[in-house]
Amino acid sequence: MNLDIQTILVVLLANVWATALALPLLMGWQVSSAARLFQGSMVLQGMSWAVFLIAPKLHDRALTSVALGLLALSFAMLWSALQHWLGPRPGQRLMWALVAAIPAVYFLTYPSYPVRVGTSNALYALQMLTICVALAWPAAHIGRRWRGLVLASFAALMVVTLWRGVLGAFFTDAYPFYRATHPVNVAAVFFNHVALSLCTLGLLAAWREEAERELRRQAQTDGLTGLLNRQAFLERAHTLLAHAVRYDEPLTLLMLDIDYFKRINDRHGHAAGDAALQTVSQGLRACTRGGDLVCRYGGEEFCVLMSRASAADALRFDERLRGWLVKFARDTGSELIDYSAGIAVRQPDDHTMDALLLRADAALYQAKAAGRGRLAGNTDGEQKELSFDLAM
Ligand SMILES: Nc1nc2c(ncn2[C@@H]2O[C@H](COP(=O)(O)OP(=O)(O)OP(=O)(O)O)[C@@H](O)[C@H]2O)c(=O)[nH]1
Repeated sequence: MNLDIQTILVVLLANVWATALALPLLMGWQVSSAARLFQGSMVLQGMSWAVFLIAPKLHDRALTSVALGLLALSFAMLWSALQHWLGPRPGQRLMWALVAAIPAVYFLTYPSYPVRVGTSNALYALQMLTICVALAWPAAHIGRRWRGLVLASFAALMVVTLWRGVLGAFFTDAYPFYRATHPVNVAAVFFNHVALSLCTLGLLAAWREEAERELRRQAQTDGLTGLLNRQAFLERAHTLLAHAVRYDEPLTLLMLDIDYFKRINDRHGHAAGDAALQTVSQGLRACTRGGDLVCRYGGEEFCVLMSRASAADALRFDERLRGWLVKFARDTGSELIDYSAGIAVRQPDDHTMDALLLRADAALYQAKAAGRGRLAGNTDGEQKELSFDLAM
């Protein structure tokens, strides 16, 4: 194949820059950290190819070292984007050490062609391997397809890069220069073009998947407190109830409502009211066990559904939460937030959440009517003022 490598490199440069500029236009400026790292890595790659092309005409040793450093940094940014999308990946120190080592080693070994070509390509291949490992490392239910696409691109690039390094280090006569029309150079620019397109497609899919996850999260949570919203709570609560019925396990619902909340708003403003809601949700998070469902049911009302929990467990939870709020008020010097609560324990004929919610709501009303700042509930289907025996 008679290909003019210089021309293909210029086309690659145009392609990288077109992609780097198109990404923010397409994705917008308000994007997640991962998406921003992905966009940044493309810009760095464009800068690196531009410096590569002008290096021989100016100061080859220094400028090529800079170009190599920029490319290594662009790979490290891409790797960081993967961390954001997929969770912690192995090789963080290695990745950043390579960003420093690649240009430094190239600059220092510049006088020896076999050493500089061999080492720099070997170190790049190591960077690409780290990216491949990051993509292959388990990440539950996250984009198998786009990960496969990007992994295949980087694996191909890694093979070509290693091939180049081995030729440069051990078969120097057979490998003149990265701009020479040599099969390994043709393969390198070919794979760079293909990898650029496939990686861009793959990483756009990663970004879209992230946006979908975020939308799902927003649809399920309350914006102010970060707790589940009522709808998401009810959906999950039905599953917990069905499980409790199936295995005949205890299940207890606690509904709580902040006392005199309107007064907080009226006296200290809406922002203070919002802060009180956030404090209560913080306390709820701190005092519940893993597996319990906590939600902002509406306004200043919250629900906690405790699986495998009896009325006595709910009572202990209520004590923990009240203690937490007292400590919070003491530590921060703020006004104590008090609440009333009603509980309902699952009865054998409770097959939907409606019955439990009705009973917890009635008990909450009872607690308010009895003077607030207390817990009320029923354990046997009959409404009565709560006087739990902790030993039951
Ligand atoms: N700051 C703030 N206030 C809210 C929010 N949602 C509801 N509210 C206010 O909460 C107040 C609830 O008032 P009430 O239902 O009278 O309840 P309360 O003052 O706690 O009285 P009791 O429940 O009887 O003790 C209303 O003033 C609502 O405007 C919110 O997200 N933020």
